[in-house]
Amino acid sequence: MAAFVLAPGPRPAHHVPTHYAQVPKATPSPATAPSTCALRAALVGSLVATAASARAPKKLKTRSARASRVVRHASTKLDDSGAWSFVHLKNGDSEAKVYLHGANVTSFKVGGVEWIGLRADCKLDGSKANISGGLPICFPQFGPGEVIPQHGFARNMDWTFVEGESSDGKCVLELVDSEETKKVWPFEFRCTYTVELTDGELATTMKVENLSESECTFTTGIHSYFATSDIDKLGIVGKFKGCTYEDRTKDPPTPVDYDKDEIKIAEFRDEIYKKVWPSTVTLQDPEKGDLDIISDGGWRDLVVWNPYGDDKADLQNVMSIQQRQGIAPTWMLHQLEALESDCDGLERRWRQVQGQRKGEEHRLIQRLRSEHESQLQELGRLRETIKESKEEKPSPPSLEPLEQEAAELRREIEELQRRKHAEEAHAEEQRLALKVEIGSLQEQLQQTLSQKSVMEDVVEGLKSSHSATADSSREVRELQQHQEFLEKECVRSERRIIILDEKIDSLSKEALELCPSRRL
Ligand SMILES: O=P(O)(O)OC[C@H]1O[C@@H](O)[C@H](O)[C@@H](O)[C@@H]1O
Repeated sequence: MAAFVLAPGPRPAHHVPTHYAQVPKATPSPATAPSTCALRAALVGSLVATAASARAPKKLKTRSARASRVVRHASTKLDDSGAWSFVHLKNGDSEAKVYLHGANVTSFKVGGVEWIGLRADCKLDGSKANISGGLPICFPQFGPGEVIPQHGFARNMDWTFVEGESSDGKCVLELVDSEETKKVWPFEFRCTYTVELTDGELATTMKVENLSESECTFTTGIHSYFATSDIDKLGIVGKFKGCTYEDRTKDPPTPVDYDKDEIKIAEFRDEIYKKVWPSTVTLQDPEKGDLDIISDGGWRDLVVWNPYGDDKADLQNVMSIQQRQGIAPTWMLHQLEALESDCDGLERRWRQVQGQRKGEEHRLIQRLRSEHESQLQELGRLRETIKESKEEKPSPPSLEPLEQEAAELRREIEELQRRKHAEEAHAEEQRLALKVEIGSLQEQLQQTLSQKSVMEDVVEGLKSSHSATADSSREVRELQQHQEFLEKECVRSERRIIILDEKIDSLSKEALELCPSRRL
């Protein structure tokens, strides 16, 4: 693939026009000027548009016809009343508008007939990054990319109106590198876009100068939108037969040889006709007439893009024929070469790894097979063992530990029973002893009570004889003392009986707890 390369260094604008194939580094940079009428497109070259009114002859704008034309009432005026300024060009009954934003030609009218189309989603109030329609300049990249925006940054930027207002119906716009452009494209450059209106013709010339120290590469295109009266009836005629054609709506867009010299649009189209330019392509509009698009330098491929029936783009009567220099930039090529070389390396490595993998797979399979074999053998052995063990009688479990434990328990129970009996016997003994003691005390009490009664009788007798004799008083006192002594004895005995009763009760309870079945 050839690269579109510009050698470094600024070049004077008056250099000879060159078509934009590969430019050797040492050769002077080209500067182009429209050499004929009609649209002339070239990278570092020119694009000249020729319009024909409905009444004009079908094939028009020959070199001689243009040469004989007289320029009348030409003017170049800046209109900066809106959000985006534009230059209004006038020449005879032709007029054009060139917006500084994107250096975009948004209108080319001949005798009031408009040839340039704007999309329905086009905004001219600064609310969109670029103008959807007109003749947008795609630079420094035509297609989508990861760093540079889709169709490049040139259409999103304000260009400088360098030559100012005049009376020649021509304007020159310029775009140079800035911090912003260098963020996505590292080169210093100057783009000069010249738009010249003659009566019935629009010529645009785009020139790119590389101001960098190093070689720069780029791709570019003019994403031209044309207004038609009826897209279904439009004929696009040119030398297409035999060119390589790619339908980009197909995946993959397989290249084929195109077999006609006419293109009709009746459905969504996104297609490339390779190496059509430089040549002339004519739009044949049954109502408006013919428009010759003449590209005599630099541009290479023709792209037809029309989202037929797409309401959003509303391109029913606006179609895009683009001139592009669709060549991969050299840095991309270098990357591709590097990638291809990486690919070769990777393929070699892949084959090597595949070989290793197969060897390892083979070894692994062998190992797994042998492991499988030994596992099967082991399984067989285990099955045999299980079978054999199922056939054997199970040996009775040993009862010895249980028996020992039971004997121990029995001994403990016997000891407890022995102690219990001893306790019961002791309690019984005590109970009997106490019973005896109580009986004895009761007897003593009875005796004491009867003695007391006797003594009371005596006291009574003595009392009655008290007055009889004084001696008897002493006797009475002694008897009284004895009586008091007996009373005290009585009280002590009673207390003792109470204590013994309580003790008996307590022993009876203890005995009952030790032997509940037995009652005292
Ligand atoms: O809306 P944009 O960025 O101006 O692009 C219009 C169209 O331009 C075409 O060239 C592309 O193939 C389309 O994908 C794209 O939608």
